[in-house]
Amino acid sequence: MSKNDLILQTGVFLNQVRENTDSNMKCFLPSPKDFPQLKNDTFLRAARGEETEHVPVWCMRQAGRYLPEFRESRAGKDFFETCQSPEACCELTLQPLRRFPFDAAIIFSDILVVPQAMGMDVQMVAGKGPTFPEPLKEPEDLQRLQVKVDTDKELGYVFRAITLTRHKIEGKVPLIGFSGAPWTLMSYMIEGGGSNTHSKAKRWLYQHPEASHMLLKMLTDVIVEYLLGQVAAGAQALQVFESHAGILGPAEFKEFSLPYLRDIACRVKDKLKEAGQDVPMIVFAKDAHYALEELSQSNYEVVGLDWTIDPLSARERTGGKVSLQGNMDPCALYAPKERISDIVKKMLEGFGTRGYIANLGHGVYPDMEPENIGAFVEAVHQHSKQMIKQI
Ligand SMILES: Cc1c2[nH]c(c1CCC(=O)O)Cc1[nH]c(c(CCC(=O)O)c1C)Cc1[nH]c(c(CCC(=O)O)c1C)Cc1[nH]c(c(CCC(=O)O)c1C)C2
Repeated sequence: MSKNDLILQTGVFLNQVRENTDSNMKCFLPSPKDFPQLKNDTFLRAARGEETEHVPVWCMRQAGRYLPEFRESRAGKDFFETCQSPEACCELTLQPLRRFPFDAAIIFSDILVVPQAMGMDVQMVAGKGPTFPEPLKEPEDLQRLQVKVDTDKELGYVFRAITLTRHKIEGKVPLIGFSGAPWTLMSYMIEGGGSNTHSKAKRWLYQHPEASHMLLKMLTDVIVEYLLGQVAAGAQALQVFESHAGILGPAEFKEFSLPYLRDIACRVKDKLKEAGQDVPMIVFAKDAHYALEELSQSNYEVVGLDWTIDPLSARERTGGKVSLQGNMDPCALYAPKERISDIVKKMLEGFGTRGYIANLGHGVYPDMEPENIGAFVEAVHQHSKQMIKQI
């Protein structure tokens, strides 16, 4: 063997050692204790309706394709493999914080990891979005699902991502954990992906109400364990996404969504109370303005709002029972910066500065200018500081 061959082989060997060490990295990941002290708790105080020096702000999908560094990190990598890497999730969660003074971070993951944990195959297809090759078609298909999910085993990668990120965030801002709500997850599991009408999933509600409740209950049980696992791992707040609330009417929402949203909050809170923990919970039921009163009495500290609700009437209808989060139309981020500032000012005047967390009414879109997200954050901070000083 020549000297060059030997050097080459040694190099290959060392790379293999490094790769093996990386794949065993979870052994070296930090544990969920001794977290750095929280320096900015504005978001948590606002969630609890306490006084703050400025209105806290974060954006749904703040870690996303609108950031060139996000596109670079994700390039060529499978979406769900990325979700399964604590290091990758941590990096993607921290990216927006390096650019903007957000008051909270949300762990990079996806709501569809829960159906995966229950035994369903979900793939992220480029240009199409999440796809279930074998969606649920008839009630008998429920037998394919895992009823009792060991969340530590099936979703431990999310918990490890949360623990790592909570350490790496260095107490800058709180870290939000999340889950999809039962109805939204059920609709994906039956539709097999995104849909305009959600008619396949809604057919179940009208043709198979009992099986629908059975599935919603199964999902609720997993979600409760999953959210508790996220808190044990280091999540400091929790958001439940009922993104498909708007395709239900008020009666169907009351029967197939609201009871499960309530059950999740009650069971998570009861368990946390036993452990002496108090973690604010946010419910975001998109387009469910018809259910605002009920949502404000469903045991969540914060109700997230989409942009179809007027801030002042949202305050009136929720009667000061909860903090509110939202709700600038994401498309307002296409406006020039001065206009964004004016829109933010009006929004703050409508909501008031107490018990309020500024956010968009839904996620940031991939074609939005990072600079305009910066302008949104700055406008919230600047205007709210002035308003609070004048009180
Ligand atoms: C950035 C991203 C995510 N998911 C998807 C993407 C884009 C794809 C990519 O980057 O490759 C695919 C991805 N995942 C999903 C979709 C929507 C598909 C559809 O119904 O059309 C897409 C494109 C499903 C999903 N996934 C999520 C929801 C609820 C929020 C909402 O209403 O948008 C939903 C509905 C939650 C979610 N998803 C994600 C986060 C964490 C990042 C952050 O918010 O900063 C969160 C909280 C991350």
